[in-house]
Amino acid sequence: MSVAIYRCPELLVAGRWRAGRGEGRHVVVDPATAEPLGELRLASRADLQEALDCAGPAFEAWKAVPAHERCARLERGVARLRARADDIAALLTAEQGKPLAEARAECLMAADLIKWYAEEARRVHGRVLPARSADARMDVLKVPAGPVAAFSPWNFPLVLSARKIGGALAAGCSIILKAAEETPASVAAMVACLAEELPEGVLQLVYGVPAEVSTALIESPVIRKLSFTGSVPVGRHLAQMAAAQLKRITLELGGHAPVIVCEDADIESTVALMVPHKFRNAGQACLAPTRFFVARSRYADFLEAFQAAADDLRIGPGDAPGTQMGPLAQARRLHAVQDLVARSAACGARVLTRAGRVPEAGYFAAPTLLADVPLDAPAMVEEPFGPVACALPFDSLDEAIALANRSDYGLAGYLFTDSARTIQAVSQRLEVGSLAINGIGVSVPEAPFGGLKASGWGSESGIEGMEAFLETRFTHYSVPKDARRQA
Ligand SMILES: NC(=O)C1=CN([C@@H]2O[C@H](COP(=O)(O)OP(=O)(O)OC[C@H]3O[C@@H](n4cnc5c(N)ncnc54)[C@H](O)[C@@H]3O)[C@@H](O)[C@H]2O)C=CC1
Ligand SMILES: O=Cc1ccc(S(=O)(=O)O)cc1
Repeated sequence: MSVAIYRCPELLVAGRWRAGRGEGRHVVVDPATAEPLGELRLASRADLQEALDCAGPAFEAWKAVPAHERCARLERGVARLRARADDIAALLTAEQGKPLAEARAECLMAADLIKWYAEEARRVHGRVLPARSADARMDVLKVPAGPVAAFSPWNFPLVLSARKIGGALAAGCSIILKAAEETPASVAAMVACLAEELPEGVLQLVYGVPAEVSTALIESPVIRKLSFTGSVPVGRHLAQMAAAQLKRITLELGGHAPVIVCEDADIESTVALMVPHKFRNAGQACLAPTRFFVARSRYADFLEAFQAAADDLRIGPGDAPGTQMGPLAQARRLHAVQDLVARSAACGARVLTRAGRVPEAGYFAAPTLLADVPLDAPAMVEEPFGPVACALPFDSLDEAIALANRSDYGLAGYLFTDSARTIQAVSQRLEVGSLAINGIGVSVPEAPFGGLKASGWGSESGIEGMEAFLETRFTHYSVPKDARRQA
């Protein structure tokens, strides 16, 4: 994208778009060229305090808006988001690097997520329990949790922000979102679509020094609920801060998804599904299929087909026609991926990749398959968060399941087989929050998405995702004697 049409956004605080007043600036870079796109002015402590001062009254006002009206307002915002999908996709590609078609699909997925939450707002309900006496009433109510602080990352800035914004607003909460400084303009454009329909301060957007922002928001008594998507170390740190404040936190911390390819799987169609899914967003996805465990009799065929399909991918700038895989989002990701491959090769992994095929400028890495990867090699243990897949053969289903579960992560998993017995065994024993069988559908708006083990706490999307922004309240109502007499 031309630098001329990219503009770093301002913060949205107390209903006004204005530049951050902090001293810090973040230089936003085009990952396809490594050239700067603009300078983002970061929030000061006073900016954050202003957002916090507004979030409490905004919450009181928003929770009083009937659910049908909340739904209607969100749906109007979603319509605007859909109408602006092309413009927002261009911003996303410029600052994040993913191909335009993926950026547009992400924008529409974000719209779908918010639309689903908006509809769900009308279905939040409590229950009436049988009272223990005739003159009493016992109600269980679902009430919005309060002002939310949410932190979203740079890999899927729209989708991963939409999960938090949609759930919070539909539940009746106000929200202060700190989105990633690396990808600020696409999220600001989405927020602008929604904020037009909302009372002042219900949805606020800040950018800042991440640790300063999270400390200020988490420690403020105004904030009642937290939600974070990002790395395990940062998630652990925020969880500790949340615990000190006794605040609820939802954490989505990534994965290292296993793929079990059984003897009866069709290798051609498995590879046709897995290669685009693996290399979507240059592999920078928490649900990316990464550790391929393949029945030994099919292993050689699998390696050959996977490598051929990966080598065929057209790599280039996200806005170039026909690009199928863009650059990594930052220089630090490129270095991390190169380092992971080198360390894994040093441990004995075979590196299968077509060298010398990526553009020289920018943060491009070639799609890489690591074969025969030793179990203690770094790529088997660490989330690559890049275009790197590992493969290893297995001899029995028990072995495949044990290999798959040999990870601290437990987010998404994939299985390819036609056997009902295998499907049942893997469904019961694979330690993942989301399992796709003969497909890739681990994340849809109406289903919960969340991880086991180090992959996080709680779920986003689905009714479980909505629940995360609600509190449960019990009311035991004894009808006063006077009122009983009047009745
Ligand atoms: N689950 C997911 O979708 C994501 C997972 N990751 C994981 O993190 C790894 C490293 O990515 P980096 O961006 O270099 O990691 P990082 O750990 O520095 O940052 C991850 C995210 O957390 C935010 N962050 C950092 N410190 C924070 C703080 N004190 N308070 C609030 N937010 C804070 C950052 O702005 C970023 O969006 C990736 O390789 C991947 O494994 C990263 C982004 C998204
Ligand atoms: O990185 C996490 C992630 C990425 C993409 C999606 S979705 O497929 O667009 O829903 C979900 C989670």
